[in-house]
Amino acid sequence: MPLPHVLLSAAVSLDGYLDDTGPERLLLSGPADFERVDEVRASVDAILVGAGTVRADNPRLLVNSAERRAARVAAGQAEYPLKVTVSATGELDPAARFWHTGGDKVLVTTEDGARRARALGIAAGIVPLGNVLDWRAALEYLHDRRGVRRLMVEGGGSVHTQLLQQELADELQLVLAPLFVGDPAAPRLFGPGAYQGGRLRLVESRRIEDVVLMRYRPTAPGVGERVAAADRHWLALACELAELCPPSETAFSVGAVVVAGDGSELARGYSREGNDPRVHAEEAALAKVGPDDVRLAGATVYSSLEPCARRASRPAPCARLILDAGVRRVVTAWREPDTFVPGADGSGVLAGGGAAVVVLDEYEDRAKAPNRHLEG
Ligand SMILES: NC(=O)C1=CN([C@@H]2O[C@H](COP(=O)(O)OP(=O)(O)OC[C@H]3O[C@@H](n4cnc5c(N)ncnc54)[C@H](OP(=O)(O)O)[C@@H]3O)[C@@H](O)[C@H]2O)C=CC1
Ligand SMILES: Nc1c(N[C@@H]2O[C@H](COP(=O)(O)O)[C@@H](O)[C@H]2O)[nH]c(=O)[nH]c1=O
Repeated sequence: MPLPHVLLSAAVSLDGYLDDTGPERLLLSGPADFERVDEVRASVDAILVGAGTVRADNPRLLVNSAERRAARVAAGQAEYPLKVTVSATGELDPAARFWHTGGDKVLVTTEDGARRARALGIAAGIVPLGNVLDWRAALEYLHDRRGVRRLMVEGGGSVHTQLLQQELADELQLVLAPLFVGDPAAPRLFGPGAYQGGRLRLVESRRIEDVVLMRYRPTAPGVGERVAAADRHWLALACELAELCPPSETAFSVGAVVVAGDGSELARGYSREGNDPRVHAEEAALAKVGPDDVRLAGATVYSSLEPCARRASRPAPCARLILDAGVRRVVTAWREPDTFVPGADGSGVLAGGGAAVVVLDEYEDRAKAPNRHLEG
């Protein structure tokens, strides 16, 4: 199921705190960084915070710049992004500024929470999603029912921790402020628990007055059938690689990436790479990894098109090459049509060899784009 692009945004002290325990919100960002935050807010469809942040900060979560709001309206968007909060208890102050400023608001909650929020007279769309709140279901609701494609999450720590640990965060925008809090009772940015293995990918670092913005992307693939946000990132890259293929009237243009379990890229390839008119994307990528590389056992192959099950041009089809390399997880965007090989079932071959196959068909159009001339 497609989910919104989830961008976690936070400012943190040098000792890892989001706030102190005083009654006022601790300003970790400086003026220029708050301006940057405003720009990010203006670029998203919705802003989400946990109920703890609504209670602690009484935030408005607006786009403050009139120019940015006007640009949103000119682009056909709502003046303000949708505001979303999550609560299990529904125990929220109906007079909080969150409900009475900006545009549409929604409270995503449990059945009990919805009863409580209604009794309190919370002025928002109240959406119960069962007896316990499942984050994936909440994100699906926002995507499917509220049209949210980009979601900015502005804390607090409990929400950031869960979204990262459940591998639902596509991006982390972290501002490091040059001060210490030093109070163990203050809220921390990330709590304990099981995070993805390996290192996140640093995509940008920028000085903004006396703070530093760091933008990270989680890169570790999901496990088995479970889809992680990073799976979408790598599959999108495979689709981009497909665009590099020399054109052909008799073969698909496909891109592939091999990624280790800790999120490091092992190799990439595309069809007909290196002037080899027959080479397939997965084959080209796997050829760049040493056959004894122990990371292959925990790796995922991302391929814009389902790996082939049969081929005339080489003895082994890509599904077999993948299994023989020891890889046991494949993520693809597009099941192979009957264009060249009727009834090809690379997924069946892979599953028969014990590999998990995940099809993210929301990327199908991107995978098909360099192959349009073959349709019909
Ligand atoms: N420096 C910064 O950038 C930021 C700082 N902050 C600070 O963070 C602090 C708040 O963080 P924190 O205390 O972690 O609170 P959160 O904002 O993360 O909210 C936690 C609350 O959200 C609800 N919630 C979270 N997960 C779920 C779930 N899975 N199901 C149902 N409800 C859920 C619960 O509400 P309920 O209890 O109602 O059931 C929970 O108590 C504040 O001090 C604030 O100032 C916040 C944002 C940014
Ligand atoms: N303190 C802090 C942040 N706090 C975030 O900003 C929210 C307040 O928004 P508003 O009421 O619209 O001004 C607050 O609830 C929390 O989500 N953000 C940052 O980028 N840097 C900071 O230092």
